[in-house]
Amino acid sequence: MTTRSKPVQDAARKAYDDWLAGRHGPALDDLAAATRGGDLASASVLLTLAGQPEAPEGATDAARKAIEDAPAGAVIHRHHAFLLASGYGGKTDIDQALALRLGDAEDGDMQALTELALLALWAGEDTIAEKALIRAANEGQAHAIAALLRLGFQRGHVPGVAHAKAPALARSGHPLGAAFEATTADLEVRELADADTIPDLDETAIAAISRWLPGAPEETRVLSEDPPVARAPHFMPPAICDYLVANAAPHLQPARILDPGTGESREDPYRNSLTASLPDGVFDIVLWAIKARMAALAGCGYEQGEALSVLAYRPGDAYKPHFDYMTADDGPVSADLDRRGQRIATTLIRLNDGFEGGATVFPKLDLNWAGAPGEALTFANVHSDGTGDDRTLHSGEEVTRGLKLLASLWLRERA
Ligand SMILES: O=C(O)CCC(=O)C(=O)O
Ligand SMILES: [Fe+2]
Repeated sequence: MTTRSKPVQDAARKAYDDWLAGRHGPALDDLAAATRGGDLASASVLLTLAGQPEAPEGATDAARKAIEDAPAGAVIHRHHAFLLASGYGGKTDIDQALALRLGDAEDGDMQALTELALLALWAGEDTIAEKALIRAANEGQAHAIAALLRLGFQRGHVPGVAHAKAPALARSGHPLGAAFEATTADLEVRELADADTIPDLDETAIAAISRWLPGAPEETRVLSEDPPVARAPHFMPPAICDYLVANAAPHLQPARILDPGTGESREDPYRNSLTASLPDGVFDIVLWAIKARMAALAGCGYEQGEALSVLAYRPGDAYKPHFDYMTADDGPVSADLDRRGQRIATTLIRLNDGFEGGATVFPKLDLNWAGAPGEALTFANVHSDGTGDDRTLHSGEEVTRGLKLLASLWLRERA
């Protein structure tokens, strides 16, 4: 294995070095060739880089074609379904994305089954979702075990497979595994009632997910009319919050800013949380659905979103009062503003509980948002004429105990 995978890793690394040295076209060509040759590391880097503003025209189309030509396999199909759902490098086709993953699930791909089960859960197909999660958990799928445990904590009982596999989840390196294992012992074991009569996750369930996905109207509560601020109390099931956290965890690093004085990137005293910005190369249909629905809640399309971020605040961490709209600098920020327009809106999702402090506070609006796990907050950052609205000043208050996890999406005027 190691002798075969080493040159493959090297291909992605060499192309990335080329990219950093400004050789964008050749880097993408090499990554596309390696992707067609079946190199999975290159496929992921290709999708991430081809979507960057520095990439030459047509880069995303070329990247999508390379994925389509790559030898079929679990990882390539995971990417491919994301490309279809999001419209990356071509047309959006959500039904084709779902059908691709259903085919994979039927071929025994438990990651694909788990993705569909999580979407079914979100769409309200609870029992079909749970039955599918049990099947995937039986095969050892870590996200499925985690989702069953989360559902179990919510209602006080879990199916036997989730109880039995909680220690294995902790050992697998799943970021929530240790915490889950510690609290699982107290849960009653109860099997899914009448499992035989519950349909398998099939075309019918896929059709239900498809009807729901484009952005069913959310139940929202208006917190401020002008500027518009609203919360959506049951925006996302906690099991999907966990899935986002687990996928973001390997990408967490100290938040950085571009220093306006020196032009260099440095850690930021205004924002000492850890941040994971999810690159296109790690996306699947569940992560796509999270970002698409966060955008929809703000009245925007998926393509208006910047990178979907997960912020992790440890005790002492805070995000000091700031505006999310951007200020021109005659440098890189101005160039970005010319390209995509202003940051018109923000959507946040509370991803966990068990911490103290950490409220999102709008001092000029006398608003203080804590929210339960899965609750979203969305607000406009600009006036109706498109200029920055100073009343949207807000902060993430200091966390005094535990860990605060938050999803954050900034939305632009255009793709
Ligand atoms: O952490 C918070 O509560 C605020 C986060 C925030 O302001 C942002 O992501 O723009
Ligand atoms: Fe903010």
